[in-house]
Amino acid sequence: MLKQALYEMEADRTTGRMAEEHFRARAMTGYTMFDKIWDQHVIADLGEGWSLLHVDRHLLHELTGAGGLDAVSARGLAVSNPELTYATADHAVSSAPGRTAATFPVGHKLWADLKRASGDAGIRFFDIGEIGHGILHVAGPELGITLPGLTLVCGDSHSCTHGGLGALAFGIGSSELAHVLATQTLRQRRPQTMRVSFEGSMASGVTAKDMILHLIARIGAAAGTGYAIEFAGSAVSAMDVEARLTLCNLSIELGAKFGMVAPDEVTFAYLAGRPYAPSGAAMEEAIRHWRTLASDADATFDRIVQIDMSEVVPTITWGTSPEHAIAIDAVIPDPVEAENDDQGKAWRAALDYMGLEAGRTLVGTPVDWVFIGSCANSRLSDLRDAARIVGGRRVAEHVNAWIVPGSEQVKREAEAEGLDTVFRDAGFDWREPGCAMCVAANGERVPPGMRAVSTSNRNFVGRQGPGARTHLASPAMAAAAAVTGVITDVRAL
Ligand SMILES: CC(C)[C@H](C(=O)O)[C@@H](O)C(=O)O
Ligand code: SF4
Repeated sequence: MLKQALYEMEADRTTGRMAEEHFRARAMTGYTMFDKIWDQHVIADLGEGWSLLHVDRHLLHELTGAGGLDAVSARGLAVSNPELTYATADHAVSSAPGRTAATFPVGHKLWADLKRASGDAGIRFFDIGEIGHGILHVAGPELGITLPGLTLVCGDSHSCTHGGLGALAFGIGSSELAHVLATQTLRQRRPQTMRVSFEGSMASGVTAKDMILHLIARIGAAAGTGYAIEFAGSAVSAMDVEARLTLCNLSIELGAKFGMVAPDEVTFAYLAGRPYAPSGAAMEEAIRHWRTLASDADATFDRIVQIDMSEVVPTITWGTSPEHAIAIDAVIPDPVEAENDDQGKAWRAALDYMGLEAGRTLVGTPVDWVFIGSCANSRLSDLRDAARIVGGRRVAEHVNAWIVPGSEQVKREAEAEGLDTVFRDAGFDWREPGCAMCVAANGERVPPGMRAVSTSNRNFVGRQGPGARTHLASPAMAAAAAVTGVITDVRAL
């Protein structure tokens, strides 16, 4: 015990020293975007790399929101800034059309508790069926609650998604959540910085999802631990905001709490007219500030990764970690070729769980389920990508295929374009917004032993239900699997 405690103290000191050295090195060069935003939010320097930060936006969901609010009132405290906090129910709401309290009572209770606790605290709660309801990481950006240069936290690891708009956004735990509610501040340790540049243009069939899966496979699911990642390069500049949100969404699958893209004209155009974004003169002033946030040309990063876009093709996972990703036409790796024993063991276990053999491609593997949804890929552009593949085709006889729009707004916009008809005519289920089968917290599961192609971000053992076998891919690849009934190279359609 003592040894462990001493070890942790030493580790703390080392990281503190590293942070200080980093700070000194940085002082002599330009600033990264991350450092600029961080520094603008420091209320107090707590030493050894720790700071007390101001929190500009706080999002609550029903798994932990009511608990946090109740913890604050139990201590006789009030919510410090209810006007900076927004709540909705996403994880445990049923996605069944015509859902009622009886569809999933456990989720209904969580929804009711959060609604009550938010109301008591004066926090805006976006209720089911109104604009603003949906997966928090879809709704926040689309409402303009998420803005460049702000700190945003949420009791959810995929909060890094919001970095796609240039926010310093990250997931927090339950005790941190209560601290933020009570004080609107948070104690954090400054991470190191990493720049990942994607240079070149996207080849046919390639999306942001393929790029991030490719990156995770290339540098490993732990490579981002302790880092804030800035995604840059010509391929990222050329992306629309929704693709940038997808890219940043999977930062946590690299171990990085933060993923960001510098705000630019594309960002400003996206935000214009959003209900919670500034307007008029305030917007002009905000844009002037946002233009100063990009990393300086001479900024130094602790790690730099370059990806040449010519190496990125449609990508899919074969195993039980997002790093188990391969090019759609590559063969499943053989555990005997693993870098070390641990990796070999992990690969063997993954192949066993997934019911796959090394040495062949995934193409042609029969699938049972297709799930298009989640905060990784459930925005309008994702549904359009999928609809382009689906149009005029039918879902294979043996496949259950679901579309779960990320938010009420996405759902309404998709319906206005007739995308729901494209999907329904093909045999898809057109569902109500929420996390749904991404994490199965609402009881919607891929049955044991069944194989799913999913546009979500995690393929862990049991993630989509006990025994469920998940292949992560882009919406177009998922749509291709739905209509062919097998894992398919989308470029062949
Ligand atoms: C359940 C929730 C808190 C969790 C998270 O933190 O990410 C979930 O959203 C996930 O994707 O695994
Ligand atoms: S959609 Fe999935 S990954 Fe995103 S917040 Fe919900 S459960 Fe987590």
